[in-house]
Amino acid sequence: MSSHAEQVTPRTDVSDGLSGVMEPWHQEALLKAGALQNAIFNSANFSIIATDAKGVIQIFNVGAERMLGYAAADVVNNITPADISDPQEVIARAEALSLELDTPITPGFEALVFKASRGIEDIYELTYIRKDGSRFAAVVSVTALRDDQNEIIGYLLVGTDNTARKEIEAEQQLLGQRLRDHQFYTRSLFESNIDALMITDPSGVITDVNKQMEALTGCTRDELIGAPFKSHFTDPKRAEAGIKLVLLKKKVTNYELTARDRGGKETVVSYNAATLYDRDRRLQGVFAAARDITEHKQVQAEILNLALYDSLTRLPNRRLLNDRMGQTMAASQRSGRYSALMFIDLDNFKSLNDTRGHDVGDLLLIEAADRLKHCVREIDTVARFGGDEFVVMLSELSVENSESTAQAGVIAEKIRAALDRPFVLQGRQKGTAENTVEHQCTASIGVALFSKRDASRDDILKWADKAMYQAKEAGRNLIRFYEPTA
Ligand SMILES: Nc1nc2c(ncn2[C@@H]2O[C@H](COP(=O)(O)OP(=O)(O)OP(=O)(O)O)[C@@H](O)[C@H]2O)c(=O)[nH]1
Repeated sequence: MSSHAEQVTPRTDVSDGLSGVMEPWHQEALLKAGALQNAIFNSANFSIIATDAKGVIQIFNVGAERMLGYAAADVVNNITPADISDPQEVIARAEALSLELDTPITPGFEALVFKASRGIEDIYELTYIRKDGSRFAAVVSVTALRDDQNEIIGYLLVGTDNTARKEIEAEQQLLGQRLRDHQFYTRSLFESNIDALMITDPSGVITDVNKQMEALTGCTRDELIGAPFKSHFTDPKRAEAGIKLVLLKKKVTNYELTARDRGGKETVVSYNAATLYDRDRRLQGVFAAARDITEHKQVQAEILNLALYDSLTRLPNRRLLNDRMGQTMAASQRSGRYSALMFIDLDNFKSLNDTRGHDVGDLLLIEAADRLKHCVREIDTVARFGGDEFVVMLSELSVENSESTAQAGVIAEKIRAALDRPFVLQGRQKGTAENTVEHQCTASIGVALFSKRDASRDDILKWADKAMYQAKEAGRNLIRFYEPTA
């Protein structure tokens, strides 16, 4: 070719080399373009695979060689991109596209380029299989290559290695799963707890509950969350004070409250609670666990009842009397008022037991206790001392001895008269039918006045006992006052 001819017929095909006849700027531009094309085709960062219209690989760049482990010579004019793709994915893609586009698509190369062949932009994820059989995730962008008449002459598949992104995704998925597992575990712990659990914000508004808390209040989780904690208890002020105490002390144990469910059923609960913080140690609220102690309370009350009350008459026993005497003596000390202790022993009670039986005797003791209670004020104490002996303690009499003696005398006489009335008892002796027994019973009463700390409890009981014996000796059904000088 002459240099002249080259000058008049400049060529644009970079692959044919540059003509020495071009303008220098034009030559430079073409060189630049050629260098760029080479750089693209030799880039190791993405694979460029160009095929003919049937899918047979025509161009396989350096990136494709590096990513897939094949040399261009291995694949060019030899295989299609479907041969280096995961066959299962190719089948799945063909099925999905067939459904989506409502046309049968062959699970081969067609599945990889069908959309592009219809002019639809197509970027998808695909697993490529390397020459050594190992696999990697790729994102593939497909373009149909057309000639001047717009006829498809091939396809361009540009792929980037998606492994790193996939790994991050897998890691995120694992973290997400771990988080869900942890949340499930925490929830299980919360729900499987035998206590009614609750979390409130610092103002006492419920933010979470477990099933036991729903059962305790008779309200659903949705009803409880957002509601003030205090409104589910018989004493809302005490409930509110409980939350404040936790916030103040960070931890509160055995705080008793009575929950009331929406049906009105009450349950005595004991709360253990502590303040709750987030990861930055910012106060979130209060975590509280309530245990039903209704039964425990009942047992406690029964034990206390057995320990302090007489099982037959339900009157305070000697121990409780002793306690009350201590309180009355302390009150006397403060007020300067007298109190009185009466020792009451039924007269000839043994004969009733012997003639009518022990059960009838019991009935009389119960009735006698009832009559005694009706003779005194609320603040006074009627106790059973044992057998047929009762003790009545009158509190807060006068500050004057004589007036107190008169007041005690009036009550003692009231008691004597009350017990002097005939007892009508519905009795049943062993092996016999129920029968009504009428019994005339009297009592001997000894009275001792006391005030300040001039004597011990035992002393006072002895004084009253002594006076009672004087009444017995004097003929029974009588009242005698203890005379300190006597
Ligand atoms: N039914 C019944 N009898 C009891 C009970 N505890 C004690 N007794 C009986 O009460 C009687 C008490 O008798 P005493 O106070 O000693 O004698 P008494 O017949 O009342 O005669 P005086 O006290 O001297 O007037 C005894 O027979 C005891 O067995 C009880 O819980 N029930």
